[in-house]
Amino acid sequence: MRPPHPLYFRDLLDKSGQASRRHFRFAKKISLIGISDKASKPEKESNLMRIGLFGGSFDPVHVGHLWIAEAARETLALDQVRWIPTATSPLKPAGAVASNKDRLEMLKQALVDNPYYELDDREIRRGAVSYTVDTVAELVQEMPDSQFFMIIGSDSLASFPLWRQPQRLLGLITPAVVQRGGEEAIDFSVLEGLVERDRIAEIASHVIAMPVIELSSSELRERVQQGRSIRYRTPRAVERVIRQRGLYRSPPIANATD
Ligand SMILES: Nc1ncnc2c1ncn2[C@@H]1O[C@H](COP(=O)(O)OP(=O)(O)OP(=O)(O)O)[C@@H](O)[C@H]1O
Ligand SMILES: O=C(O)c1ccc[n+]([C@@H]2O[C@H](COP(=O)([O-])O)[C@@H](O)[C@H]2O)c1
Repeated sequence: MRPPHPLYFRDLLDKSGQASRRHFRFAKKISLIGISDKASKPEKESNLMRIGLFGGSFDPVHVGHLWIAEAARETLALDQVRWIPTATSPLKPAGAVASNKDRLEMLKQALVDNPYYELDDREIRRGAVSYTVDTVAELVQEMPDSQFFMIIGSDSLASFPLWRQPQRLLGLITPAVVQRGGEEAIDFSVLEGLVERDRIAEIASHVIAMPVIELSSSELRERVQQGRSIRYRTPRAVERVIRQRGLYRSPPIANATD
């Protein structure tokens, strides 16, 4: 029988108001040595909880995002993928088109049936520009028994030197870069000067392979605005939220909030 997922224990303990680190560690141990996933997952090297952080505007979330998260979970043997919608992405200052509330609802609907996925709305609660280093520093402090990976596209890696405090960020988290099939080898030389060669080699060993999915949130927004189909490009439940709330019908007005 498949033992319960570690998060099951955490939720249970949280709900009963009796959460303790010791219990949670014990629960993790049972689950990890519990034999279950060995056939489908790479071996874990330690008992640290492996958490992938996946940030983006998700305006709206689409199947490309879901594919990335699943490929990352499998490749890196993650215990959890934490989806973190931005308030405003630092390099997309125009802001999202849908409101924070609507983007959160779409994500909630998209993630609902996957126990490995967690929706983390801290950047939206914090507001203003969402710098990853602030978010990661917070999480590292909150969850000291975890090892964090930052799931990013190769386009994001290319802009990495422009990010806030990239060196500090690389000391806190390992980027796991998505490589789409057919794409040229990822150029990790952008990290030179920020970290040592050994660390670059380690980061390069965490590449997540996935097929090319020619899809973006911009394309979905454009399709909705033109009255075209978005079926199979996003989960049905997300499509429903878009339709019921009348999202993306009119030309974009930047900086939508709550
Ligand atoms: N089809 C895709 N294949 C691989 N990576 C993707 C794909 N779509 C988005 N990503 C990656 O997912 C992360 C979050 O993306 P984001 O929410 O900004 O979506 P987007 O589709 O790129 O949005 P937009 O079209 O509004 O710029 C980014 O790191 C981005 O590179
Ligand atoms: O911290 C930064 O300076 C920074 C700069 C660019 C992008 N990011 C993060 O990268 C993730 C994807 O960004 P984007 O622009 O594709 O929405 C999202 O979580 C952003 O907060 C972070």
